[in-house]
Amino acid sequence: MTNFTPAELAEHLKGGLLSFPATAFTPDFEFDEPTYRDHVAWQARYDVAGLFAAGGTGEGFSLTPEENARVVRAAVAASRPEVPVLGSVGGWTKNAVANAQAAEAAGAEGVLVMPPYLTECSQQGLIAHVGAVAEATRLPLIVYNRANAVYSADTVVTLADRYENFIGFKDALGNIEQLAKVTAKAGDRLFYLGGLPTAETYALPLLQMGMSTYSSAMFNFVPEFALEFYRDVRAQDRTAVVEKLKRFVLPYLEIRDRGKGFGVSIVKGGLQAIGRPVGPVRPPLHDLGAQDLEDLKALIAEAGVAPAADHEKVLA
Ligand SMILES: O=C([O-])C(=O)C[C@H](O)[C@@H](O)C(=O)[O-]
Repeated sequence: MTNFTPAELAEHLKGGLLSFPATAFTPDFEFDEPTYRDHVAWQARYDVAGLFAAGGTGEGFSLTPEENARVVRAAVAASRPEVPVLGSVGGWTKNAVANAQAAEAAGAEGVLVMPPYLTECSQQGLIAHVGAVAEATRLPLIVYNRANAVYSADTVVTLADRYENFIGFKDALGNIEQLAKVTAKAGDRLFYLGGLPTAETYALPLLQMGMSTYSSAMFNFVPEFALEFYRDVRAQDRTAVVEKLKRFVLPYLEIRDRGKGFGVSIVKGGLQAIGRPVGPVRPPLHDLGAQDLEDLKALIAEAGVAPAADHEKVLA
């Protein structure tokens, strides 16, 4: 039983920042449920509009279908009613359908459709893939425009016309021409969210493209800073946004760009830095090196962005 209709969920999500919690693993890479629940409960205490379990930052691509369902169940149990949980569906169509049905059974309010697998996808194939998920669940769904899943404006409109539970378009390509076409053609029928790596970097310009919100990976470990940043973006306070970009986001990108896949690893590094470790990333990702972690700790301290209650631990 969901609490939100598709339209209500879209309205709710587009009005606030979106959290993509990291998935906790033990040192031998098993799902660490108690630590994950604790992390999700902490994230949900803040004023976020929604929580996407097993997303990209949550290493959903590394989870078995059983683990994916367990992660979503744990997130639903640890969140609060005001912060709806959405699951992530990925891989081949049968797998994506199974993920969606498991998310529904777990009490999620919606799902994010991740790009499928290795091969590139035709528009016809994407319509069939998303259509199969939309028909297999009553949950509202959002498509993730990224990697091998690039949705043309016509495909987006076709899906929106066919499936009432298709509610949102998340973008990680930043192709302005594509976004202009999608947002102009689909209009208010959908809501739009930014999902480029370290989405804060692009948040202000993408607001102009109709993206009222975005997925914040850094919200995992600097939630107060991420929320202030979001408020500045929504207020279109360019001076405040640029100040925050210079103080924290741009130096953070410099550390993130030292390694492939560090967009996820740096989030787990950040959690370690603030004294809330959630374990390692799963291979083929790898964790930050010792120097990277030291530099991140120093940056968090110098920029004054550590969460209030954990400030002393960062400075120690
Ligand atoms: O699935 C995900 O974790 C993402 O959407 C990617 C990140 O959250 C991205 O937006 C970021 O790094 O801020």
